[in-house]
Amino acid sequence: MVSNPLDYVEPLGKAGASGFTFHIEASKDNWKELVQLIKSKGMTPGVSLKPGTPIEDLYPLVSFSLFLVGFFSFERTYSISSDFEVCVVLIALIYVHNPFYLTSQNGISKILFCKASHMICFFCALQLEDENPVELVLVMTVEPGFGGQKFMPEMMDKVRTLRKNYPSLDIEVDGGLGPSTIDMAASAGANCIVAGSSVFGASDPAQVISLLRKSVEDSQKNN
Ligand SMILES: O=C(CO)[C@@H](O)[C@H](O)COP(=O)(O)O
Repeated sequence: MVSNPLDYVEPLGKAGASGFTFHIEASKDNWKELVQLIKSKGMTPGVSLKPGTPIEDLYPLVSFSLFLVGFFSFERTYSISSDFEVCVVLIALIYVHNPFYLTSQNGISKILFCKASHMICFFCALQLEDENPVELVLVMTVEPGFGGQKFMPEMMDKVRTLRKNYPSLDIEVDGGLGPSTIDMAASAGANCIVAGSSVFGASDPAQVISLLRKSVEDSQKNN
């Protein structure tokens, strides 16, 4: 974790990095600028959160797919059709998904423009989807700092919630991952695994990596 991620985007981009993950705790005030810069340097942005940080803090940064799924299933189930009904449902779903949009100038203008034929709603949703800033969330399963710490199983609630709400999001876990903990992370929905000690301290690192990979693949098949 670094406290000034903005300073590292340019050098890492120049060095050839394909992705750049920053901590939300260090970027609360400038994450939009950071994401734009990361993208402009050809890297994929990701956001990380420490064990004590609630996942609600990163909702403004993740995909709008929950909103899309929610809106269209509600629309089908309750046969909503009038402009007014569509607007109410749209605003409610946006509020549930991400209250940030209702308080930001940007969000309000989008909702006002969403004057409610289904086509326009769909267009707005696509616009919002366009703003989808990050495609990867890193859930820290230890306090950032050093390798060899104990995996925190209680972080799996965050992984489960994210996976339920964002089926196609890359969810990474980092800290204390190895043969004895991988099944917890994989079954909760993590699909990117960072492992230090368990791999580098093993007599056969390749075997450990295969085992970690297999656990993730098996969980994906079962879900
Ligand atoms: O950087 C960090 C923690 O700050 C992690 O990436 C750990 O280094 C992972 O190591 P293990 O927990 O797998 O040993």
